[in-house]
Amino acid sequence: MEATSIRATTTRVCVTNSTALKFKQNYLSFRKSVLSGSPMDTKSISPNSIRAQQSTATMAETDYKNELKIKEWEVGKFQDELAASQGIKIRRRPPTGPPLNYVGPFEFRLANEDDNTPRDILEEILWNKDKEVALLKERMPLATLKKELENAPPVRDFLGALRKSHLRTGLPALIAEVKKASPSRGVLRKDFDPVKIAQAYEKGGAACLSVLTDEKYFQGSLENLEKIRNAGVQCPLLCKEFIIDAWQIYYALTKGADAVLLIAAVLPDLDIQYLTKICKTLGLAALVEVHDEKEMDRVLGIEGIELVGINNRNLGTFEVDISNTRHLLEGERGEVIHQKDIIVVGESGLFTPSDIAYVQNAGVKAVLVGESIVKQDDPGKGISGLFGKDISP
Ligand SMILES: O=P(O)(O)OC[C@@H](O)[C@@H](O)c1c[nH]c2ccccc12
Repeated sequence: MEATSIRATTTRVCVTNSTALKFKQNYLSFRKSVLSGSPMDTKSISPNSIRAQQSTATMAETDYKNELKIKEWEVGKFQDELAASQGIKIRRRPPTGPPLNYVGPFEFRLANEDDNTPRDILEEILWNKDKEVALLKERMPLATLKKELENAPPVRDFLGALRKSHLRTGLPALIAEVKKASPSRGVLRKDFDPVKIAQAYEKGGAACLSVLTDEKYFQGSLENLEKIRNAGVQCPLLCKEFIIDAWQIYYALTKGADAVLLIAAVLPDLDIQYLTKICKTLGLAALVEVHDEKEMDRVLGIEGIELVGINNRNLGTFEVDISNTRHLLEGERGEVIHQKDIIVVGESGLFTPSDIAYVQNAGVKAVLVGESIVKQDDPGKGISGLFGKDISP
């Protein structure tokens, strides 16, 4: 509440600042005259007054740019507030503090040094991702990317593959993860050959595959996903990425993804809504990941969600607890999920047949497993070990 009223004051200060307005008007008429090619009445003006007008115009332009900076900062602040109101602790980018010439309330003018350190690993990953995506977008704007879509391989039915496998085996369908390393576990497999691992998973009975594509923290890549797709692996592929921008979805599609991950701890409701809509129009499945009750309730309140992942690992602290899956499916939440016919995926920390039985009893129809199978000499045999029996087709 307090933050909102502070904002209201802030906006008022900016809007009623008459000097800024005057400069803006000056700037606009300056720009208009330049654009129309007939700058002011130059015949009757002495060189001195032309110089004076030019310097006023330059000042106006600078001031207008500053004003835009302030607005940009305000929008960022507002986005963080909106996310926080939905319980999202993650800030999308490091707080820059207001521009130097900001005239708003005192408390906003104090830049806090500590604020520029990420609060946990998830926040660090996101700040990094923000820069990474900005660079990629510069190199390949959306318009160019959309042209590339014409050559993208056809999207395959991720949800259908999960349903079919569950029907076939009577066990949760397996989304097997091609994962080289993670910030919590370090390198899981030194002799990492993504295509070989993917083929072994497929042979071992996986319904779908998840390919980690983050480079910096998971040593993955979209090229791995592309290679797996081009090698003729039939299992639909989930692009396991920290998605913060629609651009990444289009990009994943050009590389052969059939599904993408959307993390509720990172994305406000409107973003989830918007990004799932984009997925639908492109024919991609969206796996929306939650970790706690609040995130689950938010996601259940959004129309059109078909696939929800419950992560047993807290991405900020790395703590793993598989009873989280049971906990989030108890009572009313479980009923809503059933009514909406949502497929739930139990994610992370699953190692044994009894772990699989535990999450199946809790109500999941699919599981997402990385470490326990990727570490085995033969990851395909790792699948039989995980389920306690051979589930190959
Ligand atoms: O290796 P595990 O414990 O079996 O976990 C796999 C998968 O659930 C995990 O990699 C994961 C779940 N959600 C994520 C989000 C980003 C990166 C990784 C993940």
